[in-house]
Amino acid sequence: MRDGAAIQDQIPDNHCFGCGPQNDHGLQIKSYWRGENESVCEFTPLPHHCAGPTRYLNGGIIATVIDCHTICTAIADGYRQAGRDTGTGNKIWYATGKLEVQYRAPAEIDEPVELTAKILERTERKTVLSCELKSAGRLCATANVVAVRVPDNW
Ligand SMILES: CCCCCCCCCCCCCCCC(=O)SCCNC(=O)CCNC(=O)[C@H](O)C(C)(C)COP(=O)(O)OP(=O)(O)OC[C@H]1O[C@@H](n2cnc3c(N)ncnc32)[C@H](O)[C@@H]1OP(=O)(O)O
Repeated sequence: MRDGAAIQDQIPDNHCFGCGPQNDHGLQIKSYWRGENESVCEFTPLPHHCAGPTRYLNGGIIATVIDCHTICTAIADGYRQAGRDTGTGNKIWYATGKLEVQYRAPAEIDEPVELTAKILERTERKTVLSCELKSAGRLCATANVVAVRVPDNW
């Protein structure tokens, strides 16, 4: 179950490698709200996203999709807290201050990965999130992320 349009499709001018619709060479992940403080994302790896063994997903790609899913969630939450639809009015932008990933099991290259992010804490300046990544129903990575609000000129 997921709510509404993809968060990334509502954020303007995003060229990010992991989540920017404007980046033709990027991963172009899509995140969706699921309720008040939770969001979900499904990403299907391509064969060249592999680790050394071709059957497993590269750890940097795992970190990237977690990074982008959680930061886009923080951005959308920033708009929600401001009482605005995502992408409307003055831009709200967060950058990754901290990304701590624990790799618990390998993720299969030929299976979609499912991410669930939860907002744990928010202040004016930062949002703290946790994230789980599963492949074929198995928990493969968990992460803690600090998203820091940055100005337009960051
Ligand atoms: C506007 C135009 C947009 C157009 C386009 C839109 C695109 C929209 C989609 C983008 C989606 C991108 C998704 C991928 C996101 C990236 O990949 S961003 C790139 C990777 N990240 C970086 O390069 C960040 C580099 N670091 C920095 O710029 C600065 O250190 C930071 C992170 C902005 C923090 O700045 P700062 O001045 O140190 O912040 P500061 O006021 O000291 O701290 C604020 C709060 O954050 C906490 N904090 C800061 N750093 C940390 C840390 N490392 N660990 C823990 N807590 C921390 C502080 O403790 C503080 O907490 P409180 O004391 O308030 O409780």
